[in-house]
Amino acid sequence: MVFHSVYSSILTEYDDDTISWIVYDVTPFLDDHPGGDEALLLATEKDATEDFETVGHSQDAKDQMKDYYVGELDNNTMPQENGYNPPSITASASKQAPGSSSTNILTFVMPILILILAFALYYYPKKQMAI
Ligand code: HEM
Repeated sequence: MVFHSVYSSILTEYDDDTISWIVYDVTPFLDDHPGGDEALLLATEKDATEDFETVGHSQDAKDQMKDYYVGELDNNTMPQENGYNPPSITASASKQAPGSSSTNILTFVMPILILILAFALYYYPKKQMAI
């Protein structure tokens, strides 16, 4: 049995894989839950089965769940989480644009040229004055 939950609702999964989630709204039970409201709230909006099972709830507790039963959700209708898919590089996009390699060289060479020019302009007039 797997718990899942939405806000103060808790969903449990049927053991058989075909059906998906049983939804429980535990909101009215928050104040009365022997384990405290915090335990319930921490079990919402996630798969809470393990939380529920770990406590080792009694059969009474399991029977009590039907009082909070809301309905069922079909897994197939649940939105799927999609991981990030980086855009694939198409053959045309992977081709270098014309002139792009010379642009790369310029990016590297230009600062050096500017530096050499700056030194030249700084030292050349001094050299002239010394003569
Ligand atoms: C509709 C769902 C739930 C129902 C009806 C329910 C019911 C109960 C009941 C009747 C008890 C008293 C002990 C017993 O009879 O087993 C209990 C205890 C407890 N429950 Fe829940 N519970 C629910 C969900 C949860 C969840 C999701 C958690 C998450 C951890 C949780 C944590 C606890 C804890 C910590 C205790 C105290 C155990 C102890 O002190 O021995 N319960 N619950």
